[in-house]
Amino acid sequence: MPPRVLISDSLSPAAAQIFRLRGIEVDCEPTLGKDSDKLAAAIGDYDGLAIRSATKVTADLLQRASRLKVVGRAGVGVDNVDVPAATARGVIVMNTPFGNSVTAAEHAIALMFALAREIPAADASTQAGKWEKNRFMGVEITGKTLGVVGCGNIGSNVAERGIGLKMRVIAFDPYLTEERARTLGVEKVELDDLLARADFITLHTPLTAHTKNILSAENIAKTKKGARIVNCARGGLVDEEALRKALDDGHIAGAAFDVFAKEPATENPLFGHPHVVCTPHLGASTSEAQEKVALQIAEQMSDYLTRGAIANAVNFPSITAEEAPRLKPFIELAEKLGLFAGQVARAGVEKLSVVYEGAVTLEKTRAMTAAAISGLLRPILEDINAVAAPVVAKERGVAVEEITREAQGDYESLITLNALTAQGEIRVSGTVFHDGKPRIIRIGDIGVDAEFSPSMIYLTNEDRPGFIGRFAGALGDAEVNIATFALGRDRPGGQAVALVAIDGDLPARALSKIERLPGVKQAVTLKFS
Ligand SMILES: NC(=O)c1ccc[n+]([C@@H]2O[C@H](COP(=O)([O-])OP(=O)(O)OC[C@H]3O[C@@H](n4cnc5c(N)ncnc54)[C@H](O)[C@@H]3O)[C@@H](O)[C@H]2O)c1
Ligand SMILES: O=C(O)CC[C@@H](O)C(=O)O
Repeated sequence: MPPRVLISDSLSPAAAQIFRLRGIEVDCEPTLGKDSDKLAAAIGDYDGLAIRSATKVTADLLQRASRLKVVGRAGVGVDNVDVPAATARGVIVMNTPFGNSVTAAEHAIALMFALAREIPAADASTQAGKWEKNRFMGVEITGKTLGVVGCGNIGSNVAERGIGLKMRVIAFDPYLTEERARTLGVEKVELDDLLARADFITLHTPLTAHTKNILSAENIAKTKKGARIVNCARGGLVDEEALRKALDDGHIAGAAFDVFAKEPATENPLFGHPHVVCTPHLGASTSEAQEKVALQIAEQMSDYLTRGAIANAVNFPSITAEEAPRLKPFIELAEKLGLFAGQVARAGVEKLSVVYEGAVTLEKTRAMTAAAISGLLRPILEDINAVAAPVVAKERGVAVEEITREAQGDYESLITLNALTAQGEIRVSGTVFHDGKPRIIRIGDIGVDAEFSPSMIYLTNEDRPGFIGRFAGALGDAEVNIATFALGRDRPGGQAVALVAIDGDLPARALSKIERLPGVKQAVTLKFS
């Protein structure tokens, strides 16, 4: 059955076209995102959900989304998606971080000009038949200081345009390196310095716990008298009540807002002030940007749904379409080693170390570690997948560490899992041969060579003559057919392990009979499907 995608917001038709070209069934319901009940009733039929900002992907919605694998946001901000809830359910959330950056930067610049020359008010007055030439006295922006708060994709586009307009550009962004600042031609400053010096302040950060009300009453009071403020990033970055007061007092000369603390903004403290310019969240609204983000999100979602490639996910490492086939067998290996450890463990795992050796260290080890954790937890949490696994492990107090080192043995690539439990350590290693099939090659210190089969028995026993005959007899009595048999031991007469692939399931009675065979220390049935 081909994957199915729902487009629940108004996206360029380019998106649906791409989905269809990529063999994906697509339903376009551009207003469904605004009706949470109808959306909740429909979402169970879809593998992918493509949205803009009207659809709210809440934990409740996700609970109804039993098939959902990916939410694609045609835009930057994913604040309308409950990302932790999506992650906990194993749903990838991806966005298009660059598709609308130029368009949003142009809107910020347009708002700055609108403020500097009072264009909206002058337009309204002129079209009302008044010729109020003396009412509107603007300011030049040339030679003025532009303070950019948040110098990422959009902020740096704004900075470059500000420099092009002969402004002096200063930027506050704790993550902006001095080198990047130099390349851009901006001066990196602290926030207080920016507030004190900027004639125009333009905000370009996401809304986070650190940036909420970054322009608080206190910080607005630190701005230069006569400063003008542009917010084309997110509502909530500015204390709107405090800004209104500063506008009324004349401390702030003007404000241009595209985004508001509450959207849709039908009323707002800033509305009605003569020096306020507002647009209804139009920062990304150009035909070019909408075409780009729709194309990009449809490509990214299709790549994930059809090839397992992950780009621009906010809750999982990226895996390119080229990497995906190379990584796939190692992800499968890591997951199966995790499944082995999870099924063999007799007590809860407290710590998992995943050790990568050789060529595999050059691949996306985080994705493999996530798969290993998901395998480890699957015996107790059936539905878990690699997206949710790292978070679930953290919640359950399982410490996870990842170690990479050069190849130390005969294998080009080796993955070893050490799972520490209150009852000891389970150590298992595996590799992928050129046939692309993952296999176990060591358990503890004992070498074996076994492919994974859907149904297996893992035995640890004393290496004694006659044991294998008795074991095979027990299986024969239960009418269980052996498919393959892999043996290993530390020394003659020492500790031995066996990994036995069988056809079908091992009845419980046969397992207890095997457990009672002389010399058996542990017998565990394993599932690897
Ligand atoms: N109005 C619109 O329609 C529209 C369109 C596109 C994007 N946006 C919004 O614009 C904002 C910026 O988008 P972007 O693509 O440039 O994102 P980005 O991730 O490329 O850049 C954000 C920058 O903010 C910086 N930052 C983070 N925390 C900070 C802090 N506490 N103080 C200062 N800087 C901080 C980051 O280091 C980063 O450089 C986002 O909120 C996005 O949702 C709005
Ligand atoms: O989709 C939109 O119109 C707004 C998008 C914008 O807020 C974003 O974060 O990309």
